[in-house]
Amino acid sequence: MTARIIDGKAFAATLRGRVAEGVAAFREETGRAPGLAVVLVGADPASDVYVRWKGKATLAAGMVGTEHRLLAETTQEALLALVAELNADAAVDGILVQLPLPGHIDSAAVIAAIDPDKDVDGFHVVNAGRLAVGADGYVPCTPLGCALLLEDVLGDLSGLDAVVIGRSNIVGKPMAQLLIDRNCTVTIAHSRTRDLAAVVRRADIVVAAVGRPEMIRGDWLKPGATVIDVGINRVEDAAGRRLVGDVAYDEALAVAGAITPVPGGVGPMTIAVLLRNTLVAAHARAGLAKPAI
Ligand SMILES: Nc1nc2c(c(=O)[nH]1)N[C@@H](CN(C=O)c1ccc(C(=O)N[C@@H](CCC(=O)O)C(=O)O)cc1)CN2
Ligand SMILES: [Mg+2]
Repeated sequence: MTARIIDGKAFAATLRGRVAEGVAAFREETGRAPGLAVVLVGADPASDVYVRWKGKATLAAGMVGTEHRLLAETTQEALLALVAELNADAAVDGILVQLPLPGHIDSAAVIAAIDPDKDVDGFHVVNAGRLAVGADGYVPCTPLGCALLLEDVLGDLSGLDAVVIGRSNIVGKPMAQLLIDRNCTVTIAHSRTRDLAAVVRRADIVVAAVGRPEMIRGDWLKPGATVIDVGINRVEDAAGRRLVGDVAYDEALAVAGAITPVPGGVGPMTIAVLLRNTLVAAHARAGLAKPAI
């Protein structure tokens, strides 16, 4: 068996196109474009790339994007002051503070300062709570992107066994919640899980978000399983410098039914969903019905 390769890049392009149509309709209705403010502290090279991609995607969708680039030495107080300014700015519908932040800044305090109704990353505890109780709110972009890919591949997920490997607030926990909401039977595995291979082998759906290069081996998978690889790990070995996921891709290809590649799988969905969340925020702030997107 050779797994179907899930083309996240193409799916994300389609989603960005739908958002652009939604933005055009929003502009027509309100006379203004949705606004997204992106804040980057420091010069981490990967974060710099992601922020540039977000800026480009925002403009391509017809939104207004503003970038706030602060020095790595910026104090928490100064960052909180900027967040307060953006909270109060009527032209800003969505606010995003790129993570990770430098070590001297308390990320939780910064996220807590963002107006939950502008929190298009879905990281604020209010939005985490809304997701936990099934209320309308903003869902973190990466897990929502994974859920959209899973529904595209499998249709109805009801009754399927899913394993999420990783329990972060940003991916693992919200991912599990989204799968529960879709009637999956969900196991959250983590670094203390005993016999992870046996746990993974039971799963129809495997979402790997551990941040360990190629940790999930092909022979751990149930034949035909759908594998969503959230990992983006930069490695250097005999094959040179390359990007690999948390799943041993070549091994998994021979066993899985479908799998996301790295790059070109989950990553592009993160930015497409961010645009979608921003459009939703703009509608809510303008008192309009939620767009069907
Ligand atoms: N405030 C946030 N910070 C971070 C988030 C986030 O959603 N909000 N997620 C990640 C970084 N990220 C977006 O911010 C992101 C990561 C990866 C990709 C992506 O498309 N990756 C490519 C490969 C890119 C490469 O070569 O490095 C892929 O997988 O195809 C997009 C966005 C952490 N911080
Ligand atoms: Mg910190």
